[in-house]
Amino acid sequence: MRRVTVAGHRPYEVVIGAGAHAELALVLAGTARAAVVHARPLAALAGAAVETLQTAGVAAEAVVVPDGEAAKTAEVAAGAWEEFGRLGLTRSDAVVGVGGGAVTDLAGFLAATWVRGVPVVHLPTSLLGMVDAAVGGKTGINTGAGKNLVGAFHPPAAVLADTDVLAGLPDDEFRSGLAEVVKCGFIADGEILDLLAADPTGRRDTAELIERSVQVKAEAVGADLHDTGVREFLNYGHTLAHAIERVEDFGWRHGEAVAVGLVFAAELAGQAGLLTRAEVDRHRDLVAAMGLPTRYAGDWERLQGVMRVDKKARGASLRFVVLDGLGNPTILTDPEQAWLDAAWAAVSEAA
Ligand SMILES: NC(=O)c1ccc[n+]([C@@H]2O[C@H](COP(=O)([O-])OP(=O)(O)OC[C@H]3O[C@@H](n4cnc5c(N)ncnc54)[C@H](O)[C@@H]3O)[C@@H](O)[C@H]2O)c1
Ligand SMILES: O=C(O)C(=O)C[C@@H](O)[C@H](O)[C@H](O)COP(=O)(O)O
Ligand SMILES: [Zn+2]
Repeated sequence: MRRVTVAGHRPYEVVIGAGAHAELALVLAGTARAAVVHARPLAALAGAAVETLQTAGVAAEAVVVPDGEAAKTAEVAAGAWEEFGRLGLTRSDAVVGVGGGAVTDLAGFLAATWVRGVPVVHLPTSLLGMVDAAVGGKTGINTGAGKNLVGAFHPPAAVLADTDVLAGLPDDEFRSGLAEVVKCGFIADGEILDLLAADPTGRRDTAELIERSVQVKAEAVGADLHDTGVREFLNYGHTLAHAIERVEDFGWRHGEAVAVGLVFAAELAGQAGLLTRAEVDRHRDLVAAMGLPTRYAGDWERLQGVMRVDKKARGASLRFVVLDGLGNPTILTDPEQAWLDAAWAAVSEAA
């Protein structure tokens, strides 16, 4: 089993490997009650978690929520809070999130808000959840104005990333997770880029790619849980990505939107003279080789408006994470309009 520790007020482990779910009973030993939040497609896995906990003496019950991005709404959260009340969940109890990033984002938010905070353990079932969403304590739901605009920082007590579960994950969802993996490669770990260049499917080195990505995330989160410094670099590619997701009514996969956002951010850095043409092309070529989108056609005026409600925005300023050379992220505030337009042209033409 591979283990990465995330530092902080209450440090926790991300356990990565085949059979990692077996550690659930150990992690929640002594807990009286647990609400296992999941969506229908992961019912069998969630059922197994409930059974494991019950066998260990924890009164566990499933709480079913909608699948995917439809889970991340105020209405769904309100319904789950009612369920928690019915179960009599108290501060010494726990929430378990079983599913992709959308369900663990919601489960984390429920745990952060119920009685002002109960522990949460995540069992991520998608690649994206394992490398990113379940780690780091960002929880939240969407609003009409944009992505993840309501939420709380609520680090999990543990994350069990069982790689056996990935066998059931559809290929396009696996690829979506690879976008966050390659993001980690560009901002901090060149070995990830080499591994993906050697096998753009990510299937040969999956466990190593997960461990390396979690390590990149753990370092940023351990130093800056509340997203006021180095953690912002994990948002590489996300300013445009979140706007695409909003404009597409959350119908695009997160990782696919991030893939386009990475190429856009690289083009922007190229315009600013921070990346060479070869480095910009390396972004596009690798993202394309992985089978992820590098282009997006849309309403540029509308996207720019939505980008202004990004959480990195400050007042009227637009802020982007860009690279000043591979592996060296920085913040670019209010880039010249001509640079933005040129970067947009590069991702939108012939889309
Ligand atoms: N909190 C964070 O730090 C953070 C980081 C990155 C992304 N996110 C969020 O994560 C979400 C995206 O997560 P995602 O890519 O996992 O998408 P998702 O949660 O929407 O899951 C995608 C689909 O895959 C299915 N699925 C998941 N695991 C499966 C499995 N093992 N077998 C079969 N089907 C499976 C789900 O049921 C769903 O239909 C977005 O909402 C994004 O904003 C959060
Ligand atoms: O954990 C972080 O910090 C990230 O930025 C990771 C992102 O991949 C993730 O999509 C996150 O949810 C985005 O955060 P947000 O604050 O921009 O909503
Ligand atoms: Zn992301």
